[in-house]
Amino acid sequence: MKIAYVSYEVSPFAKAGGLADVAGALPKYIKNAGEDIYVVMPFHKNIENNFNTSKFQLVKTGLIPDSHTHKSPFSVYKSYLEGSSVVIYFIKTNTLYDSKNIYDEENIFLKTSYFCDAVLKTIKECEPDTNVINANDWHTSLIPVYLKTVYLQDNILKKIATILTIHNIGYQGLFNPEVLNQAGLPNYLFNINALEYYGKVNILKGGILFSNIINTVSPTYAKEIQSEEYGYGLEGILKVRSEDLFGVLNGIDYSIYDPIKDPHIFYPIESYKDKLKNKTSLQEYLGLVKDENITLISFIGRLFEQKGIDLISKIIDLLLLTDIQFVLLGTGDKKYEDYFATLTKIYPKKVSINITFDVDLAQKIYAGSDIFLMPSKYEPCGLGQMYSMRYGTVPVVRYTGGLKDTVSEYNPKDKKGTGFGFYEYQEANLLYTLMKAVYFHQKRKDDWTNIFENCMKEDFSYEKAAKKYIELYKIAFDKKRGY
Ligand SMILES: Nc1ncnc2c1ncn2[C@@H]1O[C@H](COP(=O)(O)OP(=O)(O)O[C@H]2O[C@H](CO)[C@@H](O)[C@H](O)[C@H]2O)[C@@H](O)[C@H]1O
Repeated sequence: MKIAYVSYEVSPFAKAGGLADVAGALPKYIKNAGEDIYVVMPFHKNIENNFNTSKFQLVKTGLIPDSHTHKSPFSVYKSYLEGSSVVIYFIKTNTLYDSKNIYDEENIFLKTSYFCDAVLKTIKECEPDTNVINANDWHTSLIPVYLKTVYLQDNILKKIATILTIHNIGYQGLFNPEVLNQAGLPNYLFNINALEYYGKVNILKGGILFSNIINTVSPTYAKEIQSEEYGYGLEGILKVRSEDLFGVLNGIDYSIYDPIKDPHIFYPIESYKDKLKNKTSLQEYLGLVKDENITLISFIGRLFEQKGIDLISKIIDLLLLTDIQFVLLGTGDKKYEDYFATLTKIYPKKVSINITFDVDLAQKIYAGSDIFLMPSKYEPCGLGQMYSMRYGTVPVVRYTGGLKDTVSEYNPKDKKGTGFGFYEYQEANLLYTLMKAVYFHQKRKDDWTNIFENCMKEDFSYEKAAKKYIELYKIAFDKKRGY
């Protein structure tokens, strides 16, 4: 089978969040498991600024998408995913993909729809024996829509099966109906049984309805999104498609997130002692009081309510009355960026607020913290808690989505469990759970080293996920052929 893995962001070339990590890792493990897979992404301007693109090979030039009304030509460049033989194609046009923030809202429909049609043209020109396309999130959700409408009779494209992976249902791509014409798609799609959604066009809805199968990034989230609380309005159609909806837990790339070899962290971590060396180095690096007994609590992520940042903002002053330090790395909602920035002035030696995107610092924080905080309102999978555990940092989470599937409550009786968590989305629950974790860290050292060891023993490698994706590709392929 030949698979095209299509993503708007792929690490390390362009990363805004967790999707990039998955797109930069999963295909490598699928290839290692014996399947033929390549990746396609836009040639974002940032890539030119940050990578030596003169080594990319120009494969095709002067191509024009067949259906889209934006008739600007594009070129296809080829390179490889980091440390692998997995081919990645970059779609480059001089008229698009030049914003600093790749998800900048200006012209986002034009950019994403053009990309979807250009991917299909690229497949026809460069990889005509492709069997399955794995689209990801709303930005690539028009691919199955194009295939089941304008390319239904295309000799090459008509045989391709599709799977849509939902990494976050909170983002759906809502636009005015006129965009269908712009994309070169038929107007009849503006229909409640297709892309119409309360007077708008909903791109993710199209992806869900027109793909052969759908999956999301944890088994719990696959169930949750069929409920009103988590479905963001799409629970109804997901229920209709529940037989074709699967949940596959993400992994993490063990070749990059390696506590022994990671070049970003201060010391390799093999024992709890090594962990403490990373902690005190991090304290020094961030200008905090250097003391291994103070509990260092960290948060890394997008500063949006999905991540529970409102709950954290409600309890942080109380928490800071205790013997803890708080480190935050993130960007997002200006309201929260400003709020957390004020804490630095009030508690200069106790908090370190970093409103920036910094992969190197993220690694140092994962390795140097005692507790990693992830009290998400919803969490499709979550990677931060898995990275933390890999470096022996204990997660404190809300048990939802992938957090529920990856963190287990520590039980001092049988010494099992990897963290602490709560269910109801309330600040009192977060504060209580955090205080419990701080208590264990400060007063029950033996238990704490047990949790540290339990975390480090967890297996979140991608091999398991890769096998499951291959099974899904086969299911999609069989469905397409009518089996
Ligand atoms: N300021 C910053 N500086 C440096 N690095 C930063 C950073 N802010 C975030 N990151 C990094 O971005 C990634 C975030 O991944 P997550 O899975 O936790 O969340 P995200 O919501 O983006 O992903 C969505 O897709 C993924 C992948 O499927 C799902 O796990 C998740 O639940 C879903 O919401 C991590 O690698 C983190 O270290």
